[in-house]
Amino acid sequence: MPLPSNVRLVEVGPRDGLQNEKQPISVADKVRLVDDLSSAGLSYIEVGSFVSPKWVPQMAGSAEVFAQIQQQPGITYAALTPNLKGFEGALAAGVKEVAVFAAASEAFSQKNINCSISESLERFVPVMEAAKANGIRVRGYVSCVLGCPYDGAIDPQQVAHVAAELFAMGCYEVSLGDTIGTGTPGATRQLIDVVSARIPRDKLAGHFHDTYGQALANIYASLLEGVSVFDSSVAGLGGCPYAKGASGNVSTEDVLYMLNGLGINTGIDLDQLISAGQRICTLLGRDNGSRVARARQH
Ligand SMILES: CC(C)(COP(=O)([O-])OP(=O)([O-])OC[C@H]1O[C@@H](n2cnc3c(N)ncnc32)[C@H](O)[C@@H]1OP(=O)([O-])[O-])[C@@H](O)C(=O)NCCC(=O)NCCSC(=O)C[C@@](C)(O)CC(=O)[O-]
Repeated sequence: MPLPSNVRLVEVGPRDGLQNEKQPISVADKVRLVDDLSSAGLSYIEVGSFVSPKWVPQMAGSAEVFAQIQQQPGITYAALTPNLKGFEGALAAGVKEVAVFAAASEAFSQKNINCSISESLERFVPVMEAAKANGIRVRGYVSCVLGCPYDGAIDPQQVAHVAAELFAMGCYEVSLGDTIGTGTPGATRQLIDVVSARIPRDKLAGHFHDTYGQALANIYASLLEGVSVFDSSVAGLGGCPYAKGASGNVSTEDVLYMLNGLGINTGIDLDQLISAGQRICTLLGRDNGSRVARARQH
């Protein structure tokens, strides 16, 4: 399959990136990060989540963040909503696009959202109905598509089943999450092959964590399979709080550098992106997880 000429990057740094940080991060600092990412040319930014603050304290101020960011035309600013309560919070905050999140593994589903896979899908039905009634687009996530920290190996058919359920209930796109980064390019290609028997490839996105250093290779493998939407996190921030050992998402800077080298258009300015990533890393007092950013600083 020829490589796609355009790729959409879904910037998950402000949500997936920051949700796992232990130290408090002010609303103003989160707002600055989102605004920096808007200026760098990202067309889709996941700003926060409307989840229980007892489960993920760092996302507690998401409504305030939405109220204060400078929303630019043409950019989608999205939020995660695990249930109707979360959706109503997002709606009240003026959010125009949300994401529901399920898992391909029963144990991860329980740890992450305190219910079974089928219960989670039932919970999403009223979210989808409310979203439809309010003209809100819904993206779907499936976690643990290439391995689970609790259940181990995951059958691609199980991933296809959950992804197909999300698609059938109205998610316009389903992001396949390699939550613990154990996937390899061969497993990635096989997974896309199996899932695309149920959902068109242009409705799939890839969400790779770089725990085992496979993320860029997995993205390239996905491009070869005709997938053209990828989630990534500025400076490689992140990790899921309910997946022990899950290190950062693949860094947006590194994905962009690879795509630029392949002549694939994204509309994102690499230098501005590196500045945005370095600013938040300095603020958090952490190393920059982007190899490209580190190389450019030397
Ligand atoms: C789903 C629940 C709420 C179930 O949690 P629960 O405890 O079963 O919920 P509950 O319905 O029994 O309610 C318990 C309390 O939570 C409140 N509550 C209930 N819902 C909400 C809400 N939406 N917002 C705010 N508060 C809420 C509710 O009002 C109540 O408050 P109380 O009466 O005790 O004061 C909880 O497990 C939760 O919030 N989990 C979120 C976990 C999370 O955010 N994980 C990270 C995102 S997923 C991820 O990172 C993976 C991904 C997407 O990036 C892809 C990948 O890499 O794989």
